[in-house]
Amino acid sequence: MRSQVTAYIGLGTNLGDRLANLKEALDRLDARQGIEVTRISSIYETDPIGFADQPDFLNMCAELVTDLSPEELLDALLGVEQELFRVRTVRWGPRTIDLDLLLYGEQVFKGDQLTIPHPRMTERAFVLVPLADLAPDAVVPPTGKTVAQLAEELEDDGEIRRAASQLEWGNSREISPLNGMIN
Ligand SMILES: Nc1ncnc2c1ncn2[C@@H]1O[C@H](COP(=O)(O)OP(=O)(O)OP(=O)(O)O)[C@@H](O)[C@H]1O
Ligand SMILES: Nc1nc2c(c(=O)[nH]1)N=C(CO)CN2
Repeated sequence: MRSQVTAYIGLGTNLGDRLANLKEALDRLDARQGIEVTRISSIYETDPIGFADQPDFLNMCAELVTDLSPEELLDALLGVEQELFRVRTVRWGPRTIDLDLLLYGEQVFKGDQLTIPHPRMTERAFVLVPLADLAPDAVVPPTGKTVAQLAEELEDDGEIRRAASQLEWGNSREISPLNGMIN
């Protein structure tokens, strides 16, 4: 019997129907053997970081419970990216969906294809702000600091604002536009 681990992922999208991309990615992850999406953050509109000349992103984070290994979980993330027709053109360029493995329990992992915690998560408001919705007290190795502390300390140069529409997760799983739809 494999042990279950709580993991956190970051989701980002700035191409196509962004809200639908997020919902589709969550549905497909949740449908995969060995993965249950247990909680999701609010959705945030964010300025593109690192490659300014592209559309704004929608970013969010999700909590998973999984019995997959870190590498198996990464393969599942990359598989869902492919299913949503992610095309890798310019690094850090526009994409239908980007799924990053942020935390896998409290494990530190360094492999050829995978580094956990995600190596750039501590410098990104578009990761730390939604992650703080879910796990403000999670400690991010090797900083020894919590997600909330890291978010607080961040000098991120990107604008981040809570989006108008949110996804409901659980038995409803519907998009609930609070005021007008974004896509
Ligand atoms: N924690 C991780 N989560 C996701 N991918 C990772 C992780 N660590 C290493 N990778 C590797 O990064 C590769 C490139 O990822 P990708 O092209 O999506 O980069 P990006 O998301 O655009 O940039 P960034 O990695 O800065 O977020 C993936 O194919 C994967 O092998
Ligand atoms: N706002 C925002 N900027 C980014 C994002 C992202 O998800 N959101 N992802 C990147 C590469 O992973 C690079 N820049």
